[in-house]
Amino acid sequence: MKTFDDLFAELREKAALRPEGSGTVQELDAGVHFIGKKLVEEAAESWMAAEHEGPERAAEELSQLLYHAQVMMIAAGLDLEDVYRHL
Ligand SMILES: N=c1c2ncn([C@@H]3O[C@H](COP(=O)(O)OP(=O)(O)OP(=O)(O)O)[C@@H](O)[C@H]3O)c2ncn1[C@@H]1O[C@H](COP(=O)(O)O)[C@@H](O)[C@H]1O
Repeated sequence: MKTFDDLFAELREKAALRPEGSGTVQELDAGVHFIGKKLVEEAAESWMAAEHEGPERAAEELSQLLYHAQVMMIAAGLDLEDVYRHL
C-alpha cells in the first residue's frame, strides 16, 4: 500500500522527469492558482463525504485532498521536512 511519503517521492520524480500523460505535470504547469482551486474543491468534497456519504467515500476524497496538497507543496518548492517541521 502506498504511503504519504511514497506518493510524495513519486510526484517529485514526475515533476523532475515530466513523463508524457502525467496529470501531476499538467497540474504543476497550470500553476499555484489552479492547484489552490483543486485543493479547496477536494477539501469541500472531503467534508461533504464525511458528513453525508460514509467512511469509504470520505477516505476516497481525503486521498485526493492529500494528493493535491502534495502537488501544492511541490509547486511551492517545499519538501516534506519543511511541512513536518510545523507538525
Ligand atoms: N493519487 C492521485 C490522485 N488523486 C487525485 N488525483 C487527481 O485529482 C483529480 C480529482 O479526481 P476526480 O475526477 O475523482 O475528482 P472530481 O472532483 O470528481 O473531478 P475533477 O476534479 O477531475 O473535475 C483528478 O484530476 C485526478 O487525476 C490524482 N492524480 C494522481 N494520483 C496519483 O499520483 C501519481 C502520479 O500520477 P500522474 O502524474 O497522473 O502520473 C499516481 O500514483 C496516481 O495514482
